[in-house]
Amino acid sequence: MKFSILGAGSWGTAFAKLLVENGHDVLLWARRKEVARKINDDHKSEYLEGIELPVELRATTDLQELSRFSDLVVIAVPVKHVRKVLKRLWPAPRMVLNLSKGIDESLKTVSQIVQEIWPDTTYAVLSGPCHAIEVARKLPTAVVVASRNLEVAKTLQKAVSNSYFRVYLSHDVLGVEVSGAVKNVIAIAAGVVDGLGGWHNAKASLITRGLHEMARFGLAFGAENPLTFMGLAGVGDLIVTCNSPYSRNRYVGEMVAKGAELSQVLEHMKMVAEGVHTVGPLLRLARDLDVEMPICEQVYEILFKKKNPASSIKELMERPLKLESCLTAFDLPSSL
Ligand SMILES: NC(=O)C1=CN([C@@H]2O[C@H](COP(=O)(O)OP(=O)(O)OC[C@H]3O[C@@H](n4cnc5c(N)ncnc54)[C@H](O)[C@@H]3O)[C@@H](O)[C@H]2O)C=CC1
Ligand SMILES: O=C(CO)COP(=O)(O)O
Repeated sequence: MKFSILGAGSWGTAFAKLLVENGHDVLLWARRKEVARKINDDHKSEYLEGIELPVELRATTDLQELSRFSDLVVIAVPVKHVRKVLKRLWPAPRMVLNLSKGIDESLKTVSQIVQEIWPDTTYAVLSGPCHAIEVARKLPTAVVVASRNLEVAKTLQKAVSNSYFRVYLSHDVLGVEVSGAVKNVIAIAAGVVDGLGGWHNAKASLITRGLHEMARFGLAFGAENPLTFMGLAGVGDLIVTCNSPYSRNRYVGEMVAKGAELSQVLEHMKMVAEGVHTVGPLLRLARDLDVEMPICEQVYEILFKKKNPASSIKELMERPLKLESCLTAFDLPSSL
């Protein structure tokens, strides 16, 4: 198969490498000339240290060349730039496979942005615990591909899977997208706990209660299946992002809790921390849908209102006591 990949950051490049290793023809779009040159001439990327890229992998900075190359477009740019980049692509591709995780300022996930711009394009999303550097090192990884069109999802599953990358199928596009968006915000909260002192009990509780927030929001937003949140895109990605040393979202939380200014942390990071951009739109949606997201609220306060992180943890601990029930369908009667 032929794949046109938008975004030569860490994940777009690692995914391109995997596809070439699986025998596909791949063209990668980089925003910066130097990034494309390094891929084409040196077979290296500044985003994937120590990784040798396949000589067959080619990069371009020309979006029209990318459009002509294949009608199957992979999205791997930060979500806040997706709409603007897609609007520069012509003609509309036949199929999109999205790798990006977040909600943009128009309060939309990537499937909703694609649907708005290209209503006739078939959409699939790939998500799960998949730090780019580990995939580039060919370390065992399992993810899920979701599409409303299961035949398309099956074709992609076959094309992308290999001995170190195992792909499961799902029909629940919004459930998978919400999982990826919310886990980045919860990972910032987990980083805050790391920055305050690495409290293990607190972090496990945040991850678990964060999963509840993800599921509550996701079902109100239109996810099809509560079990999506118990899968690779949900709890799987939450575990890796909240705990791994590679997570940029976790890192932002840790630095801010240690007293750094958010603007300075972001300035010194070469890569994107999507949770920072998702938390505002996510909370606006949650308010519209009347869904409580206390952990995400505290992340917003810490990042954008300079709230003391220790006060945030205290406030979460002092919320009214209640049942642990998670999803409306499984709630006990309110009399209990
Ligand atoms: N890196 C990872 O391990 C994983 C990343 N993702 C998701 O993939 C998406 C892309 O992230 P990364 O590859 O990590 O990015 P990155 O942070 O490694 O690189 C930044 C990318 O964004 C592009 N970019 C920056 N400003 C832009 C603009 N104004 N217009 C267009 N493109 C611009 C850069 O050219 C580069 O391709 C994100 O949504 C992320 O959450 C998903 C799974 C794993
Ligand atoms: O989505 C990811 C791993 O699955 C990457 O997480 P970070 O963006 O926090 O590094």
